[in-house]
Amino acid sequence: MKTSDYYHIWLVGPDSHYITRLCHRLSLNPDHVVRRFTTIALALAQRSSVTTIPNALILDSDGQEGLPRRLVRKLRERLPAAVFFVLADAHDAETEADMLAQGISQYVVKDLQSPERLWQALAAARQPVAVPPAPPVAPEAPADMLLGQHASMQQVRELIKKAARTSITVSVSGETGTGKELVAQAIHAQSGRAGQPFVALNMAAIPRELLESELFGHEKGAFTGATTRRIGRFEEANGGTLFLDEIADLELVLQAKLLRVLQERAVTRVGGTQPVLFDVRLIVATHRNLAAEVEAGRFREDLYYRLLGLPIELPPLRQRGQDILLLAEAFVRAFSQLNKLPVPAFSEEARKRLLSYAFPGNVRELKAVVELAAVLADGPQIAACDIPFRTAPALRATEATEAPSSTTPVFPSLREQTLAIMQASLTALNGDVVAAANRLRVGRSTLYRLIQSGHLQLP
Ligand SMILES: Nc1ncnc2c1ncn2[C@@H]1O[C@H](COP(=O)(O)OP(=O)(O)OP(=O)(O)O)[C@@H](O)[C@H]1O
Repeated sequence: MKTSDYYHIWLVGPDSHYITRLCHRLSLNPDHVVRRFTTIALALAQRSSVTTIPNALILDSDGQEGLPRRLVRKLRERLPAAVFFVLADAHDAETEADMLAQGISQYVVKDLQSPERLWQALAAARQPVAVPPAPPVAPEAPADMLLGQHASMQQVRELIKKAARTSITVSVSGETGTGKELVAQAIHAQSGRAGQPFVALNMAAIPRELLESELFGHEKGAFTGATTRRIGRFEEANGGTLFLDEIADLELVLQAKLLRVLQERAVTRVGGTQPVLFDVRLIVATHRNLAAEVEAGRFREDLYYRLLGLPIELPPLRQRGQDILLLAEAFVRAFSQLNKLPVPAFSEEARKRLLSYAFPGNVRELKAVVELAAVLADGPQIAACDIPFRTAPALRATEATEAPSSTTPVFPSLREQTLAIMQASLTALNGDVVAAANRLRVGRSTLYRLIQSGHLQLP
């Protein structure tokens, strides 16, 4: 089976239990190649090539900033041949009519049966489709999305530029949420491979028994359930860039296989005998210290040197000085504009509060915190009390510049912080779950589930 014989499905929607379940359900058909994008912008940034044009597109309206018509139209124009489904939390006749007018094939309300309905709708829609060449796409500029004026970020930008000139392997390190994937996207976008696929795979997110076939593909009959041949991510990324996130989580057996694949520049699918040559730029990332992993015997030294290539280290946000404010303002501006709200300013106290916090979740956490602050603010200014850190500033700025060690205070986990943000929102909105879900851009069922399980309380 050639790549074009597979049925390519793009699933666009924020990480949620529903999307994970749907992705799993659709992947059970071995002819399906399902790719996930968390936002429409990322799907649009994926410049199409013959191998990556989807036959079907499923867009979850949850978390898409109110389903901006412009972006939906752009997607529709970009992918005229794709069957296009829009998922919604609840039925809204006006939105449905609007979506259908824009050429959406079906508007599907998410419930327990909807994955099955989608499966059947896809089966019905599925027929050999003549894939037209993709129209030229205005390149997104992820390099511009990498904000920051701190000297360390200027250096990162220089390294991105240098990395983009050749196909050297790049290893990106940095704590969680520091922007490692954004750096990988920027290198891809600035490189000569920009018109080709950018394929990302998180080693920690795939069950270990599936990872080998996910990376290298499998032949028909390779294992129970492998009823047809399926290509892996190396082949999918052919001509483009493969981003392997959390590389330190790769178990030793697969490390050995990856090393061989990189040395031979060819993959052999699971259960296969014929090596398939590939041309891929590899970018790897980890939040761990890979050298220490080698030292501890958990990571192969030979693979470490093979992957090191051009190392790019992203500093934690707490070491980027005034960039915290620059990013906070940019995120609040973008969030307010998307929601058609006046852009609030940060009060002096709010700025101090931001600068004195350690941001264990780095830029990702800052973005979530300031977007919620914009929601909670009364009037044109964000006050210090609108900034919902769960704990008192965990580190003072002076302490925060020290490298984290086993003696640094224990930070609340990202989950704890997410719950804290949800709780603050519920409280501020007097327990109005629907309004809180809309503002937080999470499914209301998520909030109800957390309330039921006692993780969140109604005021
Ligand atoms: N310098 C930056 N400018 C603007 N946005 C940024 C920057 N760095 C990170 N972000 C945003 O922060 C979020 C987290 O970034 P990203 O996913 O690239 O981090 P990561 O280091 O790969 O995270 P993880 O370790 O969890 O995989 C994303 O929404 C990203 O767009």
